[in-house]
Amino acid sequence: MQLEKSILKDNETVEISGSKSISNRLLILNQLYDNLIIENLSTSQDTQLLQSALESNSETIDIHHAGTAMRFLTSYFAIQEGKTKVLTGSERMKQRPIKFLVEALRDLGAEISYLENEGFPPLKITGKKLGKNEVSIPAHVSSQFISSLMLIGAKLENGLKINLVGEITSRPYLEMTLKLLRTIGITTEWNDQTIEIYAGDLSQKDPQTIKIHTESDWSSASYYYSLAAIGRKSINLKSFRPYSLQGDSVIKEIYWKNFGVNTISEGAESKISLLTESSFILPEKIEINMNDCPDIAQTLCVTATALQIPFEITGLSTLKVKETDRLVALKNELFKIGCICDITDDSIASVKFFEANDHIFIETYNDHRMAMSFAPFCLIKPLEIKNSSVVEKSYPDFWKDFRQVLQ
Ligand SMILES: O=C(O)C1=C[C@@H](OP(=O)(O)O)[C@@H](O)[C@H](O)C1
Ligand SMILES: C=C(OP(=O)(O)O)C(=O)O
Repeated sequence: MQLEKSILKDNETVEISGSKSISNRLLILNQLYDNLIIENLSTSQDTQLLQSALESNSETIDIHHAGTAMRFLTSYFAIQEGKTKVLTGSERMKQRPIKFLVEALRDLGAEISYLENEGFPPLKITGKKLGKNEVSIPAHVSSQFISSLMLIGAKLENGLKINLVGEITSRPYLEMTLKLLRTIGITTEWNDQTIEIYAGDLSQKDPQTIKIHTESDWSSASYYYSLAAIGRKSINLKSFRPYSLQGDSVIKEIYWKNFGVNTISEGAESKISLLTESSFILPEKIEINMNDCPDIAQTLCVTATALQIPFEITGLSTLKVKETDRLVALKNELFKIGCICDITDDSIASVKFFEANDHIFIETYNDHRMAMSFAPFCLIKPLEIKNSSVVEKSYPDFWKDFRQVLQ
């Protein structure tokens, strides 16, 4: 995708589809309880893959590179009594960890085996009734493991008590799961390092259907915050609410504090306006821990580089095991747009900015967020984005919407 050097239009409106994370949770819950009408479902490929997987009768399910789908289906299939499934994915998925989830499910009585490498997909899962109701799981590798257990918890005979061991990563995603469970009528408790999901077969107890309007995707919205911050103009986004279940809605605070992008909510249409303060004085340095919102770290790195604000982002240990090693990918590609960075196992910091050359060619490493986070740099210089269709994973309409806000 060739992006000319562009100017941001002022006050253009974009509508992004429903949150991928919320949609994927709701699809699993609806499959378990059959009591939901889901509105504004995400159009992401990950959500479509999960939906097809849930509808499929095939023994082998290929989930490609959809991490939440892989992790959520592992628990879901583990409790489908009498059914055997092979759950596989892309080459990258076969390198993304799943061991702690498999071990937790096995502790509960599940029958799961590895078909290639120990600790990684593909998995062979033979659905069974899980007899136990308490399990411990390390919480620092992926919150998706824990959400996966939480989603099936109320279906176990005696519910599920999950003891979280060690540091908890991506915490807001656990809060999202908890809140959605409560919305559909499941009783939950979270005290310190213990999450309890109480048993309850809602489909028998309360057959009433619940209509849920999925709020739009805040991780996708982050690219418009970046555009507004770099282009110093306003953008409107539809279908967002001031109080969100998504941890990535913290982008509002991050971009207000560091870039003067003010988010104004207009209740009636669930519209938000990103108004950029022209008199805002940019900070001398950005220091932030993004353990709660790892998916918007790439967005922030590119905005800060475009505005040449030194940055130091910590709390990023999970970036190594996402669609690519995002820390390495960021270091390589930020260099091309004029930023030398230092990375560690869980952080990235700018060391020096310099004038990038005029032929910028961004590699995307099969990572949708590499493509989308670097795109706003076209407000500074023209750039070419390799394999631009990777955006489909979370935001298939990205290029159409992105071009709409550019002159
Ligand atoms: O539960 C979810 O919907 C997600 C949790 C996060 O993953 P980790 O918990 O692995 O960091 C996030 O990065 C991912 O995009 C979506
Ligand atoms: C990490 C992501 O997704 P997943 O883990 O679900 O593949 C993401 O969307 O940035």
